[in-house]
Amino acid sequence: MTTEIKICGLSTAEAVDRAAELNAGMAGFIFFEKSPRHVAVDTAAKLAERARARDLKTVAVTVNMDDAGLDEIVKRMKPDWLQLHGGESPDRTAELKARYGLPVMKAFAIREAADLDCIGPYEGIADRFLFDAKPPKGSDLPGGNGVSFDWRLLATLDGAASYMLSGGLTKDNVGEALRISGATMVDVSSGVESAPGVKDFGMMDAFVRAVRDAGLTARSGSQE
Ligand SMILES: O=C(O)c1ccccc1N[C@@H]1O[C@H](COP(=O)(O)O)[C@@H](O)[C@H]1O
Repeated sequence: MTTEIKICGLSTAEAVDRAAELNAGMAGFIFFEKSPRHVAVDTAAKLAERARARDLKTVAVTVNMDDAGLDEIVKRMKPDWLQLHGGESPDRTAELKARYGLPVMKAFAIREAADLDCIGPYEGIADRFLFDAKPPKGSDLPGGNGVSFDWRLLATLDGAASYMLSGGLTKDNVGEALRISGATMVDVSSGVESAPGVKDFGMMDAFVRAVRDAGLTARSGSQE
């Protein structure tokens, strides 16, 4: 099985093209003004059209956004997925799924085992979970902080949960993260950047190669 990869925080046509050439699978666009990756809706609409034409699924990443903001994003960008990266409740998540008819990925900040208990009320509502690390003290960002958590915590999930692993992933640690967690989908943002908000194509290439290599190792390992 090929590990699904989401490259998040894309903001240029060239980065979208590179993600597509690498068969990343998913492209994420950030709507959070304090983020160095924030894109205006107009820009996101153009980039998403380009991504769709290159067979990438597009993800609108939002944080506790109101209906007016979401209406505009959904109407103009036409994302394939909505990522809710704030404190959206199960009711709000269900309401947004019904309002837009889109699959929803709900993000959770993880530091310890008890943090995983939060997913229970979202089961049957969120189409996918996304596990990120808790932001460091003083950070303005709920995600995109380049911080990882203890991947062993995910090994306790029963396998039924569909989730993406994120938080501080890089070419150097993603193989180990996949092996330890058992994740089948990964999400990267700052780990493929040369400076906040600036995607580095060499780092994107190396990250995707590391994910694919980890898959090959796992498969050859299982035949032994
Ligand atoms: O990337 C951002 O700036 C961002 C802002 C607001 C909400 C989410 C954001 N990014 C998400 O953070 C994780 C992990 O990022 P990183 O690889 O540790 O830098 C990822 O899911 C992004 O979608």
